[in-house]
Amino acid sequence: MEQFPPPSPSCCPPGSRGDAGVAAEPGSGESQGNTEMEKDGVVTAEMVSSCLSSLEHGVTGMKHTYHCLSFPNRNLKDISILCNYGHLQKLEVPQNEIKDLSCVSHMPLLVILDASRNQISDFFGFQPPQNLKEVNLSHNQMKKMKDLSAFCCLRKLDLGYNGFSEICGLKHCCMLTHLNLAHNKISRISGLDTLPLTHLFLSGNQLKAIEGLETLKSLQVLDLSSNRITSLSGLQTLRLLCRINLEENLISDVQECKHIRDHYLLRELKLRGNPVQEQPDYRLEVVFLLQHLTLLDEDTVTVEEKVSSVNKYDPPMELAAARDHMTHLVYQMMQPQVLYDSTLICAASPYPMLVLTGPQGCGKRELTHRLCQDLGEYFAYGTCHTTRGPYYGEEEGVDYHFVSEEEFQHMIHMGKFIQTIQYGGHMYGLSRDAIEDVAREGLACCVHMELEGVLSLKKSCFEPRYILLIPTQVESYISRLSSRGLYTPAQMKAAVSRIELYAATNRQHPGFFDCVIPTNDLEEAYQKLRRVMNEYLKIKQQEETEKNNSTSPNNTPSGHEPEWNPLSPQFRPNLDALSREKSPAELASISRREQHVREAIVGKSPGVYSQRPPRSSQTAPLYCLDLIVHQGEDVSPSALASVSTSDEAPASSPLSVPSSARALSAFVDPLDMCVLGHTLEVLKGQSPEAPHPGSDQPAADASTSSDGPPASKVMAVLPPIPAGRKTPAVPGVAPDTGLALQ
Ligand SMILES: Nc1ncnc2c1ncn2[C@@H]1O[C@H](COP(=O)(O)OP(=O)(O)OP(=O)(O)O)[C@@H](O)[C@H]1O
Repeated sequence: MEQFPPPSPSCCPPGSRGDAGVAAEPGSGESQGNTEMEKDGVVTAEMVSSCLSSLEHGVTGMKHTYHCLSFPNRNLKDISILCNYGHLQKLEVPQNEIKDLSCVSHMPLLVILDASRNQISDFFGFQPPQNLKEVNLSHNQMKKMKDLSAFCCLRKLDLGYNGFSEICGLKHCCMLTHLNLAHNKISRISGLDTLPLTHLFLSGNQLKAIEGLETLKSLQVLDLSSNRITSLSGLQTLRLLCRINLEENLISDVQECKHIRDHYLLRELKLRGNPVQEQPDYRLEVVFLLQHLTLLDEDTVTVEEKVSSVNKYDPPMELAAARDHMTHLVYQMMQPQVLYDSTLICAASPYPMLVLTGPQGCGKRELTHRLCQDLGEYFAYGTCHTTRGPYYGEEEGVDYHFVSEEEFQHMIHMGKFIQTIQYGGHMYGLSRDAIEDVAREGLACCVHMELEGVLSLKKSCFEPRYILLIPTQVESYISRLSSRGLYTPAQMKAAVSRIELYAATNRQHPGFFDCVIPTNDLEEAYQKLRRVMNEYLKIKQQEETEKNNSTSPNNTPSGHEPEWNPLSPQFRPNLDALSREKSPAELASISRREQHVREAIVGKSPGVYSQRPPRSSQTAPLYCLDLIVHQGEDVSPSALASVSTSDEAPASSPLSVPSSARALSAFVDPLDMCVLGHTLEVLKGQSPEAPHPGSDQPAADASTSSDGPPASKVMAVLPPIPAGRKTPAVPGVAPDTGLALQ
């Protein structure tokens, strides 16, 4: 922190003095005569002549005069002789015993005055030299400030270490940029609002609040250390601040930094000695709130710290999705029966799903329900869980499963979820059971969700079709939101701002959504959605075939409609069209990986855990865990430890995950890695013969009983998935916002 410079011992440059007859340096004490004279503290003409320097042209230009006089640390008491030196421009008499500065009244040309560390009690007790710019009166005995309007050229004023209890009299110092009032008895900041201050020092006073600074728009350096300040409120408007010292105060909440969050020039902040420092993650939180800092508490803020803090407190969507996926994957691994009992795992045929996504209230929920009703032969609504309370008219199990925060957490720990998000302060999650319920009926699951949910789901083994429903006319979207009467203006604003998020995702990631449908008119949107579904499911052709069949005399007897059964071989391929195309190599790879998982789950091949594939030191935890699951990597506790420690390497990009442990810890309820390690050890230690915990059958039976997944007995009811074809988006759907359609 920049300080006012301490009083210099001497301002006379050696050898600068014009009069070579006086040999002794000022203040050296070498001259016995001088020492004698200084005993009674009265300055004499001889002393003055020995301490003059800077011989320059006088004001008139007719003669030369000395401009500088310096008497530091000479026990001087009486400097009244200086009345005769009216040409002086710089007077330095620090560290003496001077009480009276009235001689300064006779120095009309004086520009710099240093009378620090004396015994002066009379505040500016002299007539104002017109050009006086810098005054240092620190370490004196002044108690009361008075009007300095006559000192209008003052630029730097140091009044530190006095006894002032109130700031006043500076109103007309319209050039004052540096003011030091540190170590006084000031309890309230006042009287500064008209000043063009750039540097203000008020440490060591009795301040409790930051006030009266709002108008100091030029302030760059502020020292408020050693006071009793509890809040940073009052600094919001000081956007040019680049250094703030708030050490030794009473700030206890990191969130106080929000008051200086938009100070883009802020580089240095000192908060040592405040209660806030004791908070865990204090530094990371401050770094997150003040991303422009380069020095916090005198320690350099590293790029790694900045990345970690963002990943922790506002992770990019991709990272949050990766973290979400990893969390559920790990919890599922701790509950192997979840996978074992699943009807959904199948190497060659991913379970068909449809996801409608878009900003809140865009109509996706209505469309999801309607589609499931109209195409009930194909789809059923996948009911998510939420911790928010039901709106009027919502029914348990129909729109959501409404659960408490604790229940939701419990479900996470039990590995129940495929994905979860936090939205609007509530948790939402799609459980494996919700999908299973639909799958057991032989139907495809249709769900609606926000973009973050899509990102997480895309990392899972599910491969739904994603339809983006997007409002392109903001006014009509807002009026639809407000007509619901459910949202606050802030919530509506947030929802509206997310339109661009969806649009940008669509623009920047071609193919991310399978289709985009504008939802300004819900009926129109639904018709488009139906057309897309008809195309995906080849319903038209089928209806025509049916029609032909019914009219053909060679076919079904008239009046006898063929029974509609989506699971019958006749209809299966239609539902399968929802799934994506896979190359034979991909299918073989999936099959291999799932075989490992199956074997691992039933304890058949512990060996697969022991082969650790090479991994870069910067591998993100998500990737590691993907390997664990898909390639049968070693997941012993030590391996997990290595996952978290290897991440300590500097993150390569802002999207990198610095630490898996940290990544998990930021989740709502962190996963206990020890528990995980233990569970996996148990799994690893199971002999191939040992019965699987979730099964009555011997594991050997289970592993040899089929080449299919553990639940392949149930899979029979699911339609096989042929090599599907990605159906292009509805042609002509071109939202007004310029969304790129695929
Ligand atoms: N499992 C999930 N994953 C991700 N997003 C979800 C999930 N379940 C619900 N959502 C989404 O969370 C948002 C908030 O849901 P909520 O039901 O509270 O909103 P809403 O006001 O009724 O709006 P909407 O009509 O879009 O559902 C919605 O956009 C919804 O689609």
